[in-house]
Amino acid sequence: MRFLKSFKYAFRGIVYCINNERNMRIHTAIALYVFVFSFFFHLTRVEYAVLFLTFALVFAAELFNTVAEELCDLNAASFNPVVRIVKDMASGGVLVCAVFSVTVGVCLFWKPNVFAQILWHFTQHPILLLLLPLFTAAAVFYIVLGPLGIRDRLRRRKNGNRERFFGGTGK
Ligand SMILES: Nc1ncnc2c1ncn2[C@@H]1O[C@H](COP(=O)(O)OP(=O)(O)OP(=O)(O)O)[C@@H](O)[C@H]1O
Repeated sequence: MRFLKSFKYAFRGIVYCINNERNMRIHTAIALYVFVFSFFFHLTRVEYAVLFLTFALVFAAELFNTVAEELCDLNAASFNPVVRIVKDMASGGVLVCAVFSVTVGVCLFWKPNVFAQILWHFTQHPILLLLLPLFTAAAVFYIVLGPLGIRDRLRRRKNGNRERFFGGTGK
Protein backbone atom coordinates (compact mmCIF):
# COMPACT_ATOMS: atom_id res chain seq x y z
CA MET A 1 0.00 0.00 0.00
CA ARG A 2 2.85 2.35 0.96
CA PHE A 3 4.47 1.36 -2.31
CA LEU A 4 1.37 2.37 -4.29
CA LYS A 5 1.13 5.63 -2.33
CA SER A 6 4.67 6.55 -3.35
CA PHE A 7 3.54 6.27 -6.98
CA LYS A 8 0.63 8.57 -6.17
CA TYR A 9 2.93 11.19 -4.65
CA ALA A 10 5.36 10.97 -7.56
CA PHE A 11 2.52 11.34 -10.03
CA ARG A 12 1.25 14.37 -8.09
CA GLY A 13 4.70 15.97 -8.44
CA ILE A 14 4.74 15.40 -12.19
CA VAL A 15 1.22 16.83 -12.56
CA TYR A 16 2.22 19.88 -10.50
CA CYS A 17 5.20 20.49 -12.76
CA ILE A 18 3.08 20.18 -15.92
CA ASN A 19 0.45 22.52 -14.48
CA ASN A 20 2.91 25.16 -13.35
CA GLU A 21 5.91 25.03 -15.68
CA ARG A 22 5.46 26.09 -19.28
CA ASN A 23 8.83 24.59 -20.20
CA MET A 24 7.66 21.18 -18.99
CA ARG A 25 4.60 21.49 -21.22
CA ILE A 26 6.86 22.40 -24.16
CA HIS A 27 9.02 19.31 -23.49
CA THR A 28 6.01 16.98 -23.23
CA ALA A 29 4.37 18.37 -26.38
CA ILE A 30 7.59 18.06 -28.39
CA ALA A 31 8.13 14.52 -27.06
CA LEU A 32 4.63 13.53 -28.21
CA TYR A 33 5.22 14.92 -31.72
CA VAL A 34 8.64 13.24 -31.94
CA PHE A 35 7.19 9.92 -30.77
CA VAL A 36 4.32 10.00 -33.29
CA PHE A 37 6.57 10.97 -36.21
CA SER A 38 9.20 8.41 -35.14
CA PHE A 39 6.97 5.68 -36.65
CA PHE A 40 7.92 6.94 -40.10
CA PHE A 41 11.61 6.31 -39.36
CA HIS A 42 11.45 2.57 -38.51
CA LEU A 43 13.85 2.99 -35.62
CA THR A 44 15.57 -0.06 -34.14
CA ARG A 45 14.99 -1.14 -30.52
CA VAL A 46 18.25 0.46 -29.49
CA GLU A 47 17.33 3.73 -31.23
CA TYR A 48 13.98 3.74 -29.39
CA ALA A 49 15.84 3.07 -26.14
CA VAL A 50 18.03 6.12 -26.80
CA LEU A 51 14.95 8.20 -27.67
CA PHE A 52 13.09 7.25 -24.45
CA LEU A 53 16.22 7.81 -22.39
CA THR A 54 16.50 11.27 -23.90
CA PHE A 55 12.85 12.07 -23.09
CA ALA A 56 13.40 10.84 -19.51
CA LEU A 57 16.53 12.95 -19.10
CA VAL A 58 14.84 16.18 -20.21
CA PHE A 59 11.67 15.57 -18.14
CA ALA A 60 13.72 14.68 -15.05
CA ALA A 61 15.95 17.75 -15.50
CA GLU A 62 12.86 19.98 -15.68
CA LEU A 63 11.39 18.33 -12.57
CA PHE A 64 14.63 18.89 -10.61
CA ASN A 65 14.82 22.47 -11.90
CA THR A 66 11.31 23.04 -10.56
CA VAL A 67 12.34 21.51 -7.21
CA ALA A 68 15.24 23.98 -7.00
CA GLU A 69 13.01 26.92 -7.91
CA GLU A 70 10.32 25.99 -5.40
CA LEU A 71 12.85 25.51 -2.58
CA CYS A 72 14.56 28.80 -3.41
CA ASP A 73 11.28 30.70 -3.51
CA LEU A 74 10.37 29.25 -0.12
CA ASN A 75 13.20 31.09 1.61
CA ALA A 76 14.13 34.04 -0.55
CA ALA A 77 11.47 36.56 -1.35
CA SER A 78 14.16 39.22 -1.85
CA PHE A 79 17.39 39.14 -3.87
CA ASN A 80 19.80 36.48 -2.68
CA PRO A 81 23.07 35.68 -4.50
CA VAL A 82 22.94 31.99 -3.47
CA VAL A 83 19.39 31.67 -4.81
CA ARG A 84 20.54 33.28 -8.02
CA ILE A 85 23.36 30.82 -8.65
CA VAL A 86 21.27 27.80 -7.55
CA LYS A 87 18.48 28.76 -9.96
CA ASP A 88 20.98 29.52 -12.74
CA MET A 89 22.66 26.12 -12.35
CA ALA A 90 19.33 24.27 -12.21
CA SER A 91 18.16 25.88 -15.44
CA GLY A 92 21.66 25.29 -16.88
CA GLY A 93 21.07 21.57 -16.24
CA VAL A 94 17.86 21.69 -18.28
CA LEU A 95 19.62 23.59 -21.06
CA VAL A 96 22.39 20.97 -21.27
CA CYS A 97 19.82 18.17 -21.55
CA ALA A 98 17.74 20.08 -24.09
CA VAL A 99 20.73 20.93 -26.31
CA PHE A 100 22.00 17.34 -26.30
CA SER A 101 18.50 16.01 -26.93
CA VAL A 102 18.47 18.08 -30.13
CA THR A 103 21.79 16.44 -31.05
CA VAL A 104 20.26 13.00 -30.40
CA GLY A 105 17.27 14.03 -32.54
CA VAL A 106 19.53 15.03 -35.42
CA CYS A 107 21.42 11.70 -35.20
CA LEU A 108 18.22 9.66 -35.18
CA PHE A 109 16.04 11.63 -37.57
CA TRP A 110 18.27 13.35 -40.11
CA LYS A 111 17.06 11.29 -43.08
CA PRO A 112 15.91 13.61 -45.89
CA ASN A 113 14.37 10.70 -47.85
CA VAL A 114 12.05 9.96 -44.88
CA PHE A 115 11.06 13.66 -44.75
CA ALA A 116 9.99 13.33 -48.39
CA GLN A 117 8.04 10.14 -47.55
CA ILE A 118 6.25 11.93 -44.69
CA LEU A 119 5.29 14.77 -47.03
CA TRP A 120 4.06 12.26 -49.61
CA HIS A 121 2.08 10.38 -46.92
CA PHE A 122 0.36 13.59 -45.87
CA THR A 123 -0.58 14.55 -49.43
CA GLN A 124 -2.06 11.04 -49.89
CA HIS A 125 -4.16 11.30 -46.70
CA PRO A 126 -5.93 14.69 -46.66
CA ILE A 127 -7.50 13.84 -43.28
CA LEU A 128 -3.99 14.08 -41.82
CA LEU A 129 -3.61 17.55 -43.34
CA LEU A 130 -6.75 18.49 -41.41
CA LEU A 131 -5.72 16.77 -38.19
CA LEU A 132 -2.21 18.24 -38.07
CA PRO A 133 -3.30 21.91 -37.63
CA LEU A 134 -5.99 20.79 -35.17
CA PHE A 135 -3.47 18.93 -33.02
CA THR A 136 -1.03 21.82 -33.36
CA ALA A 137 -3.69 24.27 -32.14
CA ALA A 138 -4.45 21.91 -29.21
CA ALA A 139 -0.72 21.73 -28.44
CA VAL A 140 -0.45 25.54 -28.45
CA PHE A 141 -3.42 25.83 -26.04
CA TYR A 142 -1.88 23.15 -23.84
CA ILE A 143 1.49 24.93 -23.76
CA VAL A 144 0.21 28.48 -23.30
CA LEU A 145 -2.72 27.88 -20.93
CA GLY A 146 -1.81 24.53 -19.37
CA PRO A 147 -4.37 21.91 -18.31
CA LEU A 148 -5.63 24.11 -15.45
CA GLY A 149 -5.94 27.19 -17.66
CA ILE A 150 -7.92 25.21 -20.26
CA ARG A 151 -10.16 23.77 -17.53
CA ASP A 152 -10.85 27.26 -16.09
CA ARG A 153 -11.67 28.69 -19.50
CA LEU A 154 -14.04 25.82 -20.29
CA ARG A 155 -15.72 26.25 -16.89
CA ARG A 156 -16.07 30.01 -17.40
CA ARG A 157 -17.55 29.45 -20.84
CA LYS A 158 -19.95 26.81 -19.48
CA ASN A 159 -21.05 29.11 -16.64
CA GLY A 160 -21.40 32.01 -19.11
CA ASN A 161 -23.66 29.91 -21.35
CA ARG A 162 -25.70 28.79 -18.35
CA GLU A 163 -26.11 32.39 -17.17
CA ARG A 164 -27.18 33.48 -20.64
CA PHE A 165 -29.67 30.59 -20.81
CA PHE A 166 -31.09 30.85 -17.27
CA GLY A 167 -30.77 34.62 -16.95
CA GLY A 168 -27.86 34.54 -14.49
CA THR A 169 -29.48 32.40 -11.79
CA GLY A 170 -28.30 28.98 -12.88
CA LYS A 171 -26.21 26.99 -10.37
N1 LIG B 1 15.39 35.58 -5.10
C1 LIG B 1 16.30 35.71 -6.10
N2 LIG B 1 17.52 36.23 -5.83
C2 LIG B 1 18.45 36.37 -6.81
N3 LIG B 1 18.26 36.04 -8.10
C3 LIG B 1 17.06 35.53 -8.44
C4 LIG B 1 16.01 35.33 -7.48
N4 LIG B 1 14.94 34.79 -8.11
C5 LIG B 1 15.31 34.68 -9.39
N5 LIG B 1 16.57 35.07 -9.61
C6 LIG B 1 17.28 35.09 -10.89
O1 LIG B 1 16.34 35.19 -11.93
C7 LIG B 1 16.42 34.05 -12.80
C8 LIG B 1 15.01 33.64 -13.19
O2 LIG B 1 14.36 33.18 -12.05
P1 LIG B 1 12.86 32.66 -12.06
O3 LIG B 1 12.49 32.26 -10.68
O4 LIG B 1 12.01 33.68 -12.72
O5 LIG B 1 12.97 31.36 -12.89
P2 LIG B 1 12.62 31.17 -14.44
O6 LIG B 1 13.89 31.31 -15.23
O7 LIG B 1 11.46 32.01 -14.76
O8 LIG B 1 12.29 29.68 -14.40
P3 LIG B 1 11.16 28.95 -15.20
O9 LIG B 1 10.95 29.72 -16.46
O10 LIG B 1 11.76 27.59 -15.39
O11 LIG B 1 9.99 28.98 -14.26
C9 LIG B 1 17.17 32.99 -11.99
O12 LIG B 1 17.88 32.08 -12.83
C10 LIG B 1 18.10 33.82 -11.14
O13 LIG B 1 19.26 34.20 -11.87
